[in-house]
Amino acid sequence: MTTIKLHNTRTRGKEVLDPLNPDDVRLYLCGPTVYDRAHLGNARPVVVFDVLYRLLRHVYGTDHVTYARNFTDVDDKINATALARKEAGAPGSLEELVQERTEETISWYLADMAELGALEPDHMPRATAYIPQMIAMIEDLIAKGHAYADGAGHVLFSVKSYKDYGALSGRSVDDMIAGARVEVADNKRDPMDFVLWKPSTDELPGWDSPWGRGRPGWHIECSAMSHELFGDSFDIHGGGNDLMFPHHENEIAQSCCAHPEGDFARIWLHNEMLQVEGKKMSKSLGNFFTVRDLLDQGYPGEVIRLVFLQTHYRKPMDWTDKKAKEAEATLRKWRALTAGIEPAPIAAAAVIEALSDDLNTAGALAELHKLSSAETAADLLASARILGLLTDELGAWTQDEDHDLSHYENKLFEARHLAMETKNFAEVDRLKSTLLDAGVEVRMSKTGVELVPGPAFDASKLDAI
Ligand SMILES: Nc1ncnc2c1ncn2[C@@H]1O[C@H](COP(=O)(O)OP(=O)(O)OP(=O)(O)O)[C@@H](O)[C@H]1O
Ligand SMILES: [Zn+2]
Repeated sequence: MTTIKLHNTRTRGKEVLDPLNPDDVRLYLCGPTVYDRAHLGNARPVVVFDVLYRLLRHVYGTDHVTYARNFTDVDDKINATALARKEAGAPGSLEELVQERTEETISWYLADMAELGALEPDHMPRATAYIPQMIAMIEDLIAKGHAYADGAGHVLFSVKSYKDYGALSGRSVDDMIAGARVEVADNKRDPMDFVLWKPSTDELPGWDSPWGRGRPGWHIECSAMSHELFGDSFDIHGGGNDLMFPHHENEIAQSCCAHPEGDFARIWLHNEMLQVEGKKMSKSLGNFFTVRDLLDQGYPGEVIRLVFLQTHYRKPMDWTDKKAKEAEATLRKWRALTAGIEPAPIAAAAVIEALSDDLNTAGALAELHKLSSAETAADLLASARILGLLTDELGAWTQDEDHDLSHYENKLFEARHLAMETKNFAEVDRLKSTLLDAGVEVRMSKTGVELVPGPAFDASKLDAI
């Protein structure tokens, strides 16, 4: 069997994946807080972990991998969108407006990620469906001396009660306090203590609990949901490296204190950030564009996916138009080569080998380039599909290749006809240069004009004509 090696943040080295149960390899990824459209940065972990999911299914069998990715559907940011709608005169209660917002955001998210070729996880737990499990876990943490209620509706986790706190990121508690905005509050015994449960107003979503009507903190959601689905120990936990602290440190503290007999997650995999001019793309910095923006601008989802895969997941990356153009040309070439061809029965060993080495997607793509000839097209197709490329679902964008350019052919033909008489070729030159700029090859002969769209063809640039 193929050996998969992954970089484990917890041990800071590459490790052989040795599943607890090879008949059921379990992978959990922290999903989005559903208050707005996903930006391109949010899509990076989705594509990275989709490749891992596909690789695991290839190695262990389609029915022997379970992938869970949650939706955080209770949060201040979601409440804020509902409050804003209410103030703008929207009908319905605040709770209804919250639900409306989460439902629409989830449907956008699923549609956008499907366009990037991401398979749907086996489980997509919503936090609001696991409140009893969260309450039970919090009660257990209190009983075991790891958490305390403040008497005013809050429950806090006592960080000092867990000696390994900080082990994931390898930092001391003092360093972490210095590096993060840690809220000092009267109800905390220690500034590092974090919220497990907090009160809610009557209008906003809330649930009855031993501490009054309230709602869970963000971190307990993932601990409770992953435990419900996967038990005390599972194989891989993923997320962006912006979640390492505090979110993942807190998840570990909660889960390991509530279930000390288990390991919680064995391998922690973190993707680096998608950046804009050296800074993390993020909603709070406002330096973002959504996946839907790019799709609407005409970038096919498959092109976006290939751009992601060109950079190793542990390296920061930028989105550039140049990368997109190159990815598009590559995919057009590969799609033309593999059109009407059946994939080979198995993917190329070199591609699987690259992916098994800590998801070396760039290495896998280099192998695909080696396979891009007519003789090896069937291997190219089978291998590209392990990366979620050249699938039937993502192929529609190349089928609109039969662009009807006859209108422009006629226009150029007439302009040339006129220019022959007037000896003024300015209009002909203008048309030709616009066409060339749009990636169209111009073939002119005595009998007519033929326009052929090239790999960098960009129909939007023809609007200038
Ligand atoms: N710029 C980025 N590059 C890569 N991954 C990112 C980036 N920004 C967020 N993520 C990841 O996206 C996933 C969803 O995160 P979450 O819903 O917390 O983000 P958000 O609050 O919408 O975004 P932001 O971080 O912009 O406020 C997480 O796994 C997170 O690590
Ligand atoms: Zn999480």
